[in-house]
Amino acid sequence: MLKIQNVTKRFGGLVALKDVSFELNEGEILAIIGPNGAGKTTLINVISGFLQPEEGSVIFKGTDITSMPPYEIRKHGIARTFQIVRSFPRLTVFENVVLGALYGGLQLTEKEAIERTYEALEFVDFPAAPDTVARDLNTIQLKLVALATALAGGCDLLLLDEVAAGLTTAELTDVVDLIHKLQERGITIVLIEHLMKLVFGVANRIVVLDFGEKIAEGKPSEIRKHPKVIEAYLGDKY
Ligand SMILES: Nc1ncnc2c1ncn2[C@@H]1O[C@H](COP(=O)(O)OP(=O)(O)OP(=O)(O)O)[C@@H](O)[C@H]1O
Repeated sequence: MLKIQNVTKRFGGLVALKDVSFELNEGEILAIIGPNGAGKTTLINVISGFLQPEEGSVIFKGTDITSMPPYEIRKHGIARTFQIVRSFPRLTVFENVVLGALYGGLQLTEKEAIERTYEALEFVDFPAAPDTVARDLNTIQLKLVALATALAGGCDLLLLDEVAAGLTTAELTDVVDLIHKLQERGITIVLIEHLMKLVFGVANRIVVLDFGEKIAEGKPSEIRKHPKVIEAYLGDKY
């Protein structure tokens, strides 16, 4: 579904991604892990068009999306969430999500956008009234709005940047259930995560970055015992 081919991204003299290649299969959950500064968010930014790589290409369903702007990539069915959750703080939950529906990957009429908004809020089991103003939401509610926004606009590939950060243990359980529910709905997921409990609980495959380089790729059971990954990131506690 997605092919990352020899991607290199530099910030001045710093090589944030160095010749990174891997493939993503339709329907799977792929986790990208690695130490702070390894290049995980940079990779998500490259896939979603927020950054252009100096070398290499990103192919989505056979189309080269490398030089496309984010809004065009969104229209191809790739949605993302951010490490620091963003919303329009003065708009209501409903208004935030309906904007996602109207400007996502589908050409929706107003009526369809409204229907998809309610359906997406129901899917994520949004716990507050849709007319709640976004600035009054807590962390988990903001994350659910971001997920509903992605869903309402239609997405085949969802990129989740540290979705677990700032959540309580109970909220985390709900998010894990939701990630499984998204997969059952047919959505392919790439997640960046530091919380290994979540990674090993949901990922079908894992790519490991260290100083911008891919040092390992494989099933969770393989990654757990991979010597390079243990040395660079996991230590001996997993
Ligand atoms: N816009 C930028 N300008 C300059 N350097 C940047 C920029 N964005 C990222 N970097 C640098 O690139 C490297 C990779 O950063 P990135 O945010 O992708 O890492 P990460 O693996 O997501 O880290 P974390 O787990 O801490 O979020 C880091 O050294 C970072 O300081």
